[in-house]
Amino acid sequence: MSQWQPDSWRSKPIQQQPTYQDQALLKEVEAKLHSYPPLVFAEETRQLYKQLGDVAEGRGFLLQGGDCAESFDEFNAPKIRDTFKVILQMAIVLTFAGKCPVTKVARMAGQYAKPRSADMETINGVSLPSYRGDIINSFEFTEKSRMPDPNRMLEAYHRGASTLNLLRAFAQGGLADLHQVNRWNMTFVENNPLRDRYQDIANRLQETLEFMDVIGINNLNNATLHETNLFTSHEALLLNYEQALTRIDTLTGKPYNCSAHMVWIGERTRQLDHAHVEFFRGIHNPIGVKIGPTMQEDELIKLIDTLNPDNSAGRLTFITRMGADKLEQNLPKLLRRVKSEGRKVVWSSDPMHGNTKKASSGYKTRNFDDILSEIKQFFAAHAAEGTHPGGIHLEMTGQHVTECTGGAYQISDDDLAQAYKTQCDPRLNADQVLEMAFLVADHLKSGK
Ligand SMILES: O=C[C@H](O)[C@H](O)COP(=O)(O)O
Ligand SMILES: C=C(OP(=O)(O)O)C(=O)O
Repeated sequence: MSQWQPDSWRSKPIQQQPTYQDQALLKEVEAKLHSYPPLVFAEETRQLYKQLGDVAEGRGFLLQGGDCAESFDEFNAPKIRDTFKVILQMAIVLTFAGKCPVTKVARMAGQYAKPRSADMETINGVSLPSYRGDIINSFEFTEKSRMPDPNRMLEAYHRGASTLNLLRAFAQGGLADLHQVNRWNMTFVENNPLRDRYQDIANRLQETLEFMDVIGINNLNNATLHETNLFTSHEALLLNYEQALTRIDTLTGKPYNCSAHMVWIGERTRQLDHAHVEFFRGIHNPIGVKIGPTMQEDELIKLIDTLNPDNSAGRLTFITRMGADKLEQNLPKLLRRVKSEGRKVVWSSDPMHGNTKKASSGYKTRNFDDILSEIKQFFAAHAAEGTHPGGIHLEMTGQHVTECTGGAYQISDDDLAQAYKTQCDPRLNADQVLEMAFLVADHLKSGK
């Protein structure tokens, strides 16, 4: 294998990239980004690596979720706060009801680039380049907006930095204190049909905290009770941006992609001899790869050979997104082969991307039951193969959108128009996410 460099991906074939007209401007932006401070510190990514190592060994669960595509327009504190809250709330359900330590990774602070099925979008006979995420072009359907603009990378960097800043403040500045979480949880789920079930967990948590107060554990200024760790992640699709934020860590002398703690390769760009695999093999972050139903056993092993040659637990997460109707046929053989070769990976389920449909009302949607069916089959396949169902990866929001059908509120095709806000794929809303958390917790518990 030839020597890796931060830019060695540039000599490989690459897919799903924008064509920038102004190459001089592109170079200028890349140089500017390269001179900016990193967004995350390599040591933090090593903490996540370690936690994921535990998950790979069967001692934890990965909860990864957030927007399909973060949007420059909907960039505000309440939105960031609500997604933060819903992730924490899910984590509490999974930890208490599922009795399992949970590693929380947000699809936030950089989830700005989208691979698309088609290069062009046609509306009323007019064809323009597809929207590829706010880091590349704008959602508005005009020629000017759809033109890829390198300056948007700088914008994404600054928004990512502000988002991360607020997430860190929430995580360490009191909002994530378990005493607090317990208080805001109840108002947050007030109208949720699962309120009683949630109340039960909240009561148990309250009792535990009171007990710890009585015996003096809470006085020990235990950070576990007052703070949380929330890591960031995104699909590292736009390699110009990712390379510009790749730095040599001063402590270890190794290259880290400091745009996020964890980055993943999408289903459409995971070809073995292409640019994304080349870039990812050299960075030392924990990484993910999306795995769709066409993946074959030999190819998967080659991917592991390239991306995790040392078989280090925590380095590699396979995020399977098969589709509820294809999982049974395609996942078990992959689990079997990886297990038989003793390869250490985290298996996580993305039940969203294989279950996208067009609603009768014309909206792109996903049905709650299909999503749940994929998750159930994921757990069943792992139980049958004796492997660890290590996590879930959801497109979700803390807002009350109507983008996915079904769930306890029975959102129908006709309801979708009420609050359909996503710029790309449909997300589970706050209620649907909580419902999902309880169902996943039941599976986690029964698997013990
Ligand atoms: O999030 C994933 C992809 O970007 C998305 O599913 C692509 O959507 P499209 O098929 O509408 O291009
Ligand atoms: C594009 C995505 O998924 P996939 O690569 O699995 O289609 C995504 O998670 O945003």
